[in-house]
Amino acid sequence: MKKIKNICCLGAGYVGGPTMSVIALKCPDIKVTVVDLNADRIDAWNDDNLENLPVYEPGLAEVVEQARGKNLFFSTDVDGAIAAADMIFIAVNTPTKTYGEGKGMAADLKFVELCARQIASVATNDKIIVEKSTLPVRTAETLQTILDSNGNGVNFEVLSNPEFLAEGTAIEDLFEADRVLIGGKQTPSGQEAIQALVDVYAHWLSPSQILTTNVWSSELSKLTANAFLAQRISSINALSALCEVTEADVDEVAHAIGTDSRIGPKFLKASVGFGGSCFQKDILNLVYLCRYFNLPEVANYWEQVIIMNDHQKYRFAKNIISTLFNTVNGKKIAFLGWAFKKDTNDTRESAAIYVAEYLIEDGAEIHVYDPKVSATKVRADLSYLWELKGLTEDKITKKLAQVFVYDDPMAATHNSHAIAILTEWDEFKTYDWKSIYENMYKPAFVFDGRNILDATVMKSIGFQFKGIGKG
Ligand SMILES: NC(=O)c1ccc[n+]([C@@H]2O[C@H](COP(=O)([O-])OP(=O)(O)OC[C@H]3O[C@@H](n4cnc5c(N)ncnc54)[C@H](O)[C@@H]3O)[C@@H](O)[C@H]2O)c1
Ligand SMILES: O=c1ccn([C@@H]2O[C@H](COP(=O)(O)OP(=O)(O)O[C@H]3O[C@H](CO)[C@@H](O)[C@H](O)[C@H]3O)[C@@H](O)[C@H]2O)c(=O)[nH]1
Repeated sequence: MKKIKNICCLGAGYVGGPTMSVIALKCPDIKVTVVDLNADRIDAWNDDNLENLPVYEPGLAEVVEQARGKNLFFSTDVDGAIAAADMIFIAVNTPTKTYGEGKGMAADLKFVELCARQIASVATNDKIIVEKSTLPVRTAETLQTILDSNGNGVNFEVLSNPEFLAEGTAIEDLFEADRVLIGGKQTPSGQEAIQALVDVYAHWLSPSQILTTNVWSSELSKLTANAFLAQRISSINALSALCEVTEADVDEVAHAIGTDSRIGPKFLKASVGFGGSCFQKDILNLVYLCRYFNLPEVANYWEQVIIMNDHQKYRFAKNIISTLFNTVNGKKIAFLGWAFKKDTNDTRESAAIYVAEYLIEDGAEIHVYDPKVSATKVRADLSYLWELKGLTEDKITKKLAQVFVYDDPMAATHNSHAIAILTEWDEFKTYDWKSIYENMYKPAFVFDGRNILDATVMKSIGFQFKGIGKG
């Protein structure tokens, strides 16, 4: 049985970085090299000051500190790392296509394909290739075809090993995974490759936490897991709208249904809408696949999860405008939070971006504070959205003049007409809301897009307070 001694990971992002750091920590007998084309990112992973790591995750800096330089390395030498490895993880980005066939729906596999081509051209000995990126079902077939065209007699075994970590809890999720999933070919060499990867995870997980399946089930399970999780959020968010007009309380409803053990309590938190780099992208990809395989009813069913999520973001923004006497033109709206959830610096597809865009369109000034997101990032997020919509550089610059970013929440909220809570950062609950109230225009509005503040307390201070799904 092959024993893995040298692992390489292509992609040092939110998945490659934390996942490989944990593998290195838990498997001191394996050398792990994480490579990336982005030299700045690699420099940041190698920074002596652990506060400068490119990914913020609770517990990550401690893991990197223990393993880096011992058996964990970050490098831009992609060819060297590929050549030396017996097992190669592909953890590169697979965003929604922004061009051509499948634009706006299909996963863009160009980065994955480039990895396969590079591995094929560099490899001189047999290797196990592990799909860590989230991929459409049957991608392993494409990878195998590209790899096998290498023509120099190297044998490649392709495994699917999707990642289920959530940002903000990545280290916890990796240390104590509900399960890891490994899909491989049902051939002797396929089974041997599966076992080699099982042995890596067995350094710290029990056999009952390691599931093995065929490749296609593994690839499809990843998209399915995200579709089910996102569907729960869209379901409770859909009902939050009904709660608001019937005086039911969405948190009470969620608790009442979540105590049914068949439903369960998790992922029933009504919000301004889900964000993050995965849910929307993966469901769009699923919808695209269903249409591709001529299953329109199935495609339409899952697409509704996205439609409802877009509606929730829009509904939140529209509610701010209508409550502020039908216009936010020239008004200062403070945003507490820009990240797509707490405990991460990631802003991809954050609801904040879309709510801001809608309010800016109505003439609002947006004053943002997020404990982990920089001004550059906030501006880049909005610019990227407007570029995709085809706005000219001039127009973008004009709109960006309506955006202000602070590193102090008091400054962001000072003299504002309304505060919108976009991310559920714990620190927001500890603020001196009385003095924030005193420094705002009256009536002072708070729109709690995460239902983290106590409505009774906020109203007793004097705020006009609106939560999600509250009558
Ligand atoms: N972010 C998450 O929480 C999460 C969780 C589970 C699965 N996933 C999936 O994992 C994959 C990676 O996601 P991410 O969030 O880490 O993306 P990311 O954008 O943070 O990182 C991807 C990295 O790959 C690098 N890269 C691209 N092409 C490369 C190449 N040819 N060689 C070397 N490096 C290359 C990029 O420069 C980038 O740094 C995606 O498919 C995503 O759907 C993400
Ligand atoms: O009850 C809930 C739970 C989550 N959210 C929002 O949903 C989004 C996604 O949250 P979460 O799933 O916790 O974070 P991600 O990092 O996007 O993780 C998801 O996407 C990853 C990438 O595929 C998967 O690996 C994870 O298993 C899956 O949870 C965030 O905006 C959350 O605020 C809610 O609004 N209500």
